[in-house]
Order: sequence, then structure tokens, then C-alpha cells
Amino acid sequence: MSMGDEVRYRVRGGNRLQGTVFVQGAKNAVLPMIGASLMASKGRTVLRNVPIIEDVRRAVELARAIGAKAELHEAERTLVIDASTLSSPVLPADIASRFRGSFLFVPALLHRLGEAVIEGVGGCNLGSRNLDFHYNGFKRMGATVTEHVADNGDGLIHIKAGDLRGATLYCDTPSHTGTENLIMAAALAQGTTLIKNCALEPEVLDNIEILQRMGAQIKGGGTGFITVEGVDELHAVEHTVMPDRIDAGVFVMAAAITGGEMGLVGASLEHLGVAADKLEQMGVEFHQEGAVLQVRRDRPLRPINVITDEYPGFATDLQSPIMALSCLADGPSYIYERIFDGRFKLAEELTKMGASIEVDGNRAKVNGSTPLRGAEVVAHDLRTGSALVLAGLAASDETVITSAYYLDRGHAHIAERLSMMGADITREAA
Ligand SMILES: CC(=O)N[C@H]1[C@@H](OP(=O)(O)OP(=O)(O)OC[C@H]2O[C@@H](n3ccc(=O)[nH]c3=O)[C@H](O)[C@@H]2O)O[C@H](CO)[C@@H](O)[C@@H]1O
Ligand SMILES: C=C(OP(=O)(O)O)C(=O)O
Repeated sequence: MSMGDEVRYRVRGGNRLQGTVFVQGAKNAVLPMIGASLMASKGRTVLRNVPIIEDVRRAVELARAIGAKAELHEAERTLVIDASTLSSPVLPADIASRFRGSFLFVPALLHRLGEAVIEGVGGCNLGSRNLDFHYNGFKRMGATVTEHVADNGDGLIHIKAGDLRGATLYCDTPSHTGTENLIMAAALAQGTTLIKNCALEPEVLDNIEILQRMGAQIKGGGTGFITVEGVDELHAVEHTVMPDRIDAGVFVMAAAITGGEMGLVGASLEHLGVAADKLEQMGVEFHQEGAVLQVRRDRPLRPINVITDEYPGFATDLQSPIMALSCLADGPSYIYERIFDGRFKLAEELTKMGASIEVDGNRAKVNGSTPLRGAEVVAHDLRTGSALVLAGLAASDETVITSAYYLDRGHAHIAERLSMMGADITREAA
């Protein structure tokens, strides 16, 4: 990722955070919604509460690259998409390989143009990230999937839709984007589709909601079995993106790691799933007051045992942040990463800051409590980035986080939002 090293964050730790913060719209909800909006052959889709993050900027570029009109009104946090002019089935590598959500454009291309050409798929490098559940599902519905080598030697994948027909589909494990892509493929297919072992994440449900408002016939959202009755067309609608539970979780932990107190506007305790219970066990107090989640931590941090799992289990995207927090807990914490097989690169960065962490495959033991000190550290991926910001907030001296484009992929205005609560953090872009 070439832009990676150009962005840096500098954090000077030690300040207790206090105040009110606005939780952004959810990255993992808006990306499939942009994919859904491309399925409407006429009209303009209006998405509200859109997070102003790099992944959304890439999605806008990609929508334009395939012929749609897309305007991101940053001050209004509103995205307007007119997909009536969709014209190219090619997802070009220079944009598509910079974010994972690019693959959520595939169902729209299959339905609208009869084919999709995938030159690259991005996303954080977290070990192996396969797409077989998606490809197998598309094939069961009648698509053909072939791999080619382009003239420049790079591999590309060509999916030809034919007439997509309803079928019985499944995910081997409840894949988040897999469930979304199969629902979108089924929404405009002929006949009925049953999808087994579906993901239950709130973002999947928010995406089902927009699709239903567009005219899709979907039943069973929030259960392991989803049935989709294909319809002939979907129409453009207006929809407000749900709040980002991972962004909320990071701010809860910013309050926790600094011994602070915060009101999070838009955060939902329910959406935090087991993460809320784990943070409570560590010593965080929560009070949901309508749309505001009040949090504080004024007792010593206790160690924790975390097992990442699909929703409502402990979200893997909060695993790195809680690893940073557990460095300051009073005793050993145990973390078992079950979703991705390469999501512990953070450990070596935290070690540079004085942490003591033993990694063994997908398990890590964090030997707390060790005082953290500022260092120059690398954001290997988005959540490593947010975890290092947290560590920096609690560390002595200055922490410099390089390769921080990743952080901007998923968090909007993070330096400004933390500064408003008393943090000393600045963003530098070369
Ligand atoms: C844009 C988006 O929404 N990203 C989220 C989404 O990623 P994403 O949708 O890519 O994650 P999945 O739920 O698909 O992946 C979970 C696991 O299933 C495996 N798998 C997945 C699909 C497949 O076809 N074959 C296969 O083997 C993956 O390698 C991984 O080990 O869910 C992840 C897990 O909650 C989050 O960390 C990401 O932030
Ligand atoms: C892994 C993540 O995102 P993506 O799937 O977009 O790479 C993430 O949000 O932490």
C-alpha cells in the first residue's frame, strides 16, 4: 500500500480523557450498502451518517471507475449514488486492491452487466482471507468463475453470471461479507435462495434493511438461515448508516486506558456483544442513557481472557485494541484469536513500547502490568493502528505511529475526536 508510510500519528501520553464523542457511521455497514446501491438501475441512493474514512473514498473512486455517479458530501456525511450509468465490469487493481469492501461490488456487476472482472481484492493482511464461500455460492447460482493471467503477469478473476438462479447456498463459517454478497446475488436472481450458516453481525442486518427497502424479499436476518425470494428490480432509497461498534469499542478503551470518563453518542451496549462484558470484567463501568453510552474507569484494570468469535462473540476487530489495554492490567491476560490466523503483529510493536507478550500460534499471553513508554511503531493493519493509539495515550513520552494510512481506512477524524477529550495527538501526512 504505497500511501502507507506517508501518514503518521504522534501521541504524547498521560492525559486522562474526558468528554463527549460522536461515534462514526459503520465502515462495515456502509461498504455493502454502496454495493447494494449499485444494484438500482435508476434513481439516486442517498446514504446518511457515512463515515469520512479512506475506505469510503476508495469505494467512491471504484464506483466511478465502473461508470456510476457518486458524490461524497463530506460536511453532510452524505453519499449520493446514481448507478443508472454503470458501464464497466472491471474492478481495477489500483483501487480495488486497497480495500476489502471492493468485493461487495461483485453482485451488482453480475446483475447489471452480466459479469465481473476482479483484478485485485484488498483489505488488511490478517493471514489467509479466502473468498471460496462467495465463489462457490455464485457458482451454485449458475455463474462461472475462471482465473486468467493478464498481459502484465498479474492474476485476475472473471465471473460470468449467465442467468443467476436461486439455489441452496452455505458458508462453512458465518462469513460477514460472504453472507452480504450471497444475499445481494440472490436478491435479483430468479426464484428462491436459502443461505445456511449466515453471519449475525448488526452490519449484516443493517444491509438487509436497506435491501428490503429497495424492494428485496429477504427473511431470516439475524438467524443462521436466510431465505431470499428474487425480484425483478431494486429501486434507489435513502438510508442512515448504523453507528460503528468497533469505533465505539476503541473509544470505550480510550476512556479505560487513561482512567477517564466519556459519553459516546450513538454507541450501543448491545452491539458491543461480549466485548462489553469483558470490558466490565476489566473494570469499566457502563451506563446506557438512551442514545448515549456513558463509560468510565476509576479502579485498577483487571486481567482478562478473550476468545474472538462471530457476533455476538468478542469481535476480532477489537482484539488488537484489547491487547493494548491488557498490557496495563494487573496480571496475565490470555487472548485466543479464532477468526484470523495472522492477527498478532501488534505484539512486536507493543513490545517496543515495553510490553511483555508471548505469542504461540493463535494464542497470546500478555504479562501485565508493564508500564508503556513511547516508541516509533508500525501500524501493520487498521486495528493495529487503533491499538497503538490507545497504547500511546497511556505511554510516557511520545509515540510515533507510521504506516498509518491503515488507521485512516477505518476511523474518521480520530485525532480531532480524541483531542477534544484532552488527548495530545496529531496527524501528519507527507
Ligand atoms: C469489510 C468487512 O465487513 N470486513 C469485516 C469482515 O471481513 P470478512 O467478511 O472478510 O471476514 P469473514 O467473516 O468473511 O472471514 C472470517 C473467516 O472466514 C474465512 N473465510 C471467509 C470467506 C470465505 O469465502 N472463505 C473463508 O475461509 C476467512 O479467511 C476468515 O478466517 O468480517 C471480519 C470478521 O468479523 C472483520 O474483521 C472485518 O472487519
Ligand atoms: C479487517 C478489517 O477490515 P477489512 O475487512 O476491510 O480489511 C477491519 O475492519 O479491521
